[in-house]
Amino acid sequence: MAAPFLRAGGGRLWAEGRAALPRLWARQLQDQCAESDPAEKPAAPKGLLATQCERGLFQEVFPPQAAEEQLVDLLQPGRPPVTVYCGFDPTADSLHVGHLLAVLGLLHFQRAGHHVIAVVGGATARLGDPSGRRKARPEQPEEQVREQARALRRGLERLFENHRQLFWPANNPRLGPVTFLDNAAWLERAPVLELLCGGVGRQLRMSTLLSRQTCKERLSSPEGMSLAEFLYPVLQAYDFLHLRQQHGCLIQLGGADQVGNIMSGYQLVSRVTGGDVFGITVPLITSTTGDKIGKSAGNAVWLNRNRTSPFELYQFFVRQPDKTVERYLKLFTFLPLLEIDRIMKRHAEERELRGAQKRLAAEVTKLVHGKEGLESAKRCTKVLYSNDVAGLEVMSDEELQELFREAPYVELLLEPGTTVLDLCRKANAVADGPTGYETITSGGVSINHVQVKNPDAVLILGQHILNNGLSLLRIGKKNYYIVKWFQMSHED
Ligand SMILES: Nc1ncnc2c1ncn2[C@@H]1O[C@H](COP(=O)(O)OP(=O)(O)OP(=O)(O)O)[C@@H](O)[C@H]1O
Ligand SMILES: N[C@@H](Cc1ccc(O)cc1)C(=O)O
Repeated sequence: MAAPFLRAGGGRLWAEGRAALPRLWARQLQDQCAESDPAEKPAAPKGLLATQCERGLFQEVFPPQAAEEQLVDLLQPGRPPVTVYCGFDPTADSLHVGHLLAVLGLLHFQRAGHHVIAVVGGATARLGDPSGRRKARPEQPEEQVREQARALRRGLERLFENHRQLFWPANNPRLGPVTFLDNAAWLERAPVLELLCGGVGRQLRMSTLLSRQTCKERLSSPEGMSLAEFLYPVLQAYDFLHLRQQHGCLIQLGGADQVGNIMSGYQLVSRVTGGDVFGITVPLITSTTGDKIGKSAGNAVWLNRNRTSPFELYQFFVRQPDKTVERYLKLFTFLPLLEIDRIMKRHAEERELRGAQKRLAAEVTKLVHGKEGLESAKRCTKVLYSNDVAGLEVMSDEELQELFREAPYVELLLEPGTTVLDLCRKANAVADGPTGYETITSGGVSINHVQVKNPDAVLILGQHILNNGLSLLRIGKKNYYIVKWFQMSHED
C-alpha cells in the first residue's frame, strides 16, 4: 500500500521546486513566502505547516489530501488553537538528541498558540516499539520503567521550561499550554475485552498491520516477533483515539520511523470517530556514516547532564561538518531563516572560526541545559582548548569531573612541604624511582596548565593549588588527573 503521506521531504521538495508540492500548498506557500523579497510590502505571517516544511522540520504530513484541504488552513495564524501530541517511550532514563527534534516540533506548535501534549509511554515502553528494529528490545523490570518514566517527564518539563524562560518573550500570551501525560494512566486500566471488542479490535485490520515493513522483516527473521511487539502499534493507535476523545487531539507528531504507528492511529481514530486526524513526522538525525543516532546504535547524545555533559553536547554541535550546519540551524534552533542566512554568509567568509557551528551549539545547549549549562560548556571549552586557568578556578567539582570524564579523581591530604614529585607519586601519575623524576624534569608534567620542571618545588596555594582546592595535573599530552586537596583542621 502506498504511504498516504504528503512528503515535504525535509525541505527537499521545497528547495527543488514548489511544483512538486500539491497545488493548494504551492499556492499558499507562495503567498506566504515573502521572506525571499524583503523589499515587498510586509507579508502576512506564514502558516505553521509552511514555515516548518520550509525549515525541513516537518518531513511528511498525513493524509495528504485532507492536509491540503484542511490542515494548512487550520494552522493559519489567527485560527483557533488545535491540540497535538507526541509520545516518548521511557526505555532509558534520559531523552537524547534524536528526541529533541520531536520536542522542537511540539515547541513550534506551542509558539503558534496551540495546545501540546507530551506523552511518556510508561505502558508502551513495556512492550517495546519494534519500528525499524531487527531485534526485540531487552525486557525491563516494571519498577525500572516507572523510574525512567519519571526521569523522562522531568527531562521534558525542563525543556519546555527552558524554552519558556529563555526563548519566549515574557508573558507573551500566544504561547500555548503544554500537558504532560503518561499512557500507563489509561492503558493500564483498559480492560482487554473492552479493547478487543470495542473500536480497536474491530476497526484495525490485520492485513494493514501485517503489511508494515518492520512487521514483514521481523516475521521473516529467525527470531520472529512476539505478540507484544506485534500489538505495539495497536496500543499507540489507542493512545491517539484516547487523546482525540478526551483531549480533542487532532495531530500526532513523531520521528520518521513512527510513520506506521501514526498511520494505524489515523485509521483507528478516523474509523471510530468518522472525522479526520493528522500525522506529521520529523526527520531522523543520523551520524556522519548515515546511521540513526540512538540508544541501540550506542551513539546517543543524551540530554541529561549525568550522561552527556553540557560541554559534550556543545562539542557535538560544534563538531558538525559545514555541510550539515545550515540544516541543523533550521532544525534545532528558533532563529529566523533570514538570520540563519546571515550567519551562513558570514561563515562562508571565515569557515575556520566555525561561527555557524558555535551559534548552533550555543542555541541547543541553552535550550537543553539553560544559561548556566551554556556558560559551563563555554567555560569547559576555554579550559580545555585555550588553557584557561581562571576558568579552572571557578569550576565546581562536578564540572571538572564532567570535563575530564575519563580522568582519575584523587583526594589527597595537603601536608606542609608537599612537592611536585609528591603530588605526582600520590596521584599514581608517574612511575616510582628515577623514571618518575625524569618525567617531570624532561617537561612531561603540567599543573593547572603550567609546565613544572622542578620535582622538588613545594606546591604553592593559588598557583599549583587553586582557590577551589583543586589541581589539574597533566602527564604527557592528554593524561589528566583531578586532585582535590584536603587540609588537616587545627582541632585534629
Ligand atoms: N536519531 C533520531 N532522529 C530523530 N528522531 C529520533 C531519533 N531517534 C529516535 N527518534 C525519535 O524519538 C522517539 C523515540 O524513539 P526510540 O525510543 O525508538 O529512540 P531510540 O532511543 O533511538 O531507540 P533505539 O535506538 O533503541 O531504537 C521516536 O519518535 C523516534 O522517531
Ligand atoms: N512509539 C514511540 C513512542 C510513543 C508511545 C506512545 C504513543 O502514543 C506515541 C509514541 C517511540 O518509540 O518512541
